[in-house]
Amino acid sequence: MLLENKVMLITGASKGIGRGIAVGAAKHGAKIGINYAGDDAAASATVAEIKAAGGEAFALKGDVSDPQSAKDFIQAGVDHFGKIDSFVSNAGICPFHAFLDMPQEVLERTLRVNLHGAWYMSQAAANQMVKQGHGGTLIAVSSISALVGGEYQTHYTPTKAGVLSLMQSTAIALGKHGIRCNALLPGTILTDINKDDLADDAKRQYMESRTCLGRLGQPEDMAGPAVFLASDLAGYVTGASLLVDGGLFVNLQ
Ligand SMILES: NC(=O)C1=CN([C@@H]2O[C@H](COP(=O)(O)OP(=O)(O)OC[C@H]3O[C@@H](n4cnc5c(N)ncnc54)[C@H](OP(=O)(O)O)[C@@H]3O)[C@@H](O)[C@H]2O)C=CC1
Ligand SMILES: C[C@H](O)[C@@H]1OC(=O)[C@H](O)[C@@H]1O
Repeated sequence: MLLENKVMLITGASKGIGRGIAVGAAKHGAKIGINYAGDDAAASATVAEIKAAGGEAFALKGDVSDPQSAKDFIQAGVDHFGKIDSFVSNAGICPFHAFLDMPQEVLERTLRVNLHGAWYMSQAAANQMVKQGHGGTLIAVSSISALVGGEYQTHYTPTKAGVLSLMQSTAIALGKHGIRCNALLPGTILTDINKDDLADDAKRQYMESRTCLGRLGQPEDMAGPAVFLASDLAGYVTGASLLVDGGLFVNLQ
């Protein structure tokens, strides 16, 4: 149990990677708070799964692009559990679209949710941790897409590079408060965000073949790396990024 007596809040955890991290961290003893945008049933199911396994959890709906949501989520964490030890900024969208005719609203919504949302949430969590006075950890779910591009992701990949950069700069700003800040860089993980894109069998098989391990990731694959970064095992790890991609990035030929 690496996270006993720790409180972890996670954005975008009704499903997908956020849910995988929430359930995995709860198995390691963390008390969990989840944020989500609109899928009440999925959020309730995540909370129920954690409680059924003997853990503690709550869910709060809120749009991460609204700065007030960050304040509300942090306050809810304090109200439920009295403190926050670890904050995972995970919520994100990736509406695949071509570059040349990108609607302005698709671009701006992607920036607001993925980058502004991570920024507001990380700042609110950090302020709470500084107030508590015993350090903490910020983790941002960036992406392999912070390092490489995507033809239909010209609005998305800059947000993932931005989130990686956010963790590097907050590591500097918050080290003096004992707050460690790190980024997780998933490769391709099978979730709703890419269900339509990977419905194309040829594309899915191609993406699988690009990994060294011969398979795409599952949300559960993200739990161990997140638990490690949140735990005292990673006590000297800050400003770092951890690729969790089954060897996709290194596999040039
Ligand atoms: N899947 C992949 O291959 C990869 C994903 N990532 C990143 O991982 C993160 C999670 O993605 P993934 O699990 O795949 O996606 P999913 O679509 O499976 O889950 C997205 C989650 O984010 C929530 N969400 C979406 N918009 C908002 C918002 N405005 N405010 C609050 N919550 C919101 C959703 O809530 P609700 O259910 O209520 O809609 C849901 O809980 C994203 O940041 C993504 O960029 C990075 C690399 C690879
Ligand atoms: C949504 C995509 O399948 C996924 O998102 C990322 O960040 C990865 O790079 C994949 O492209």
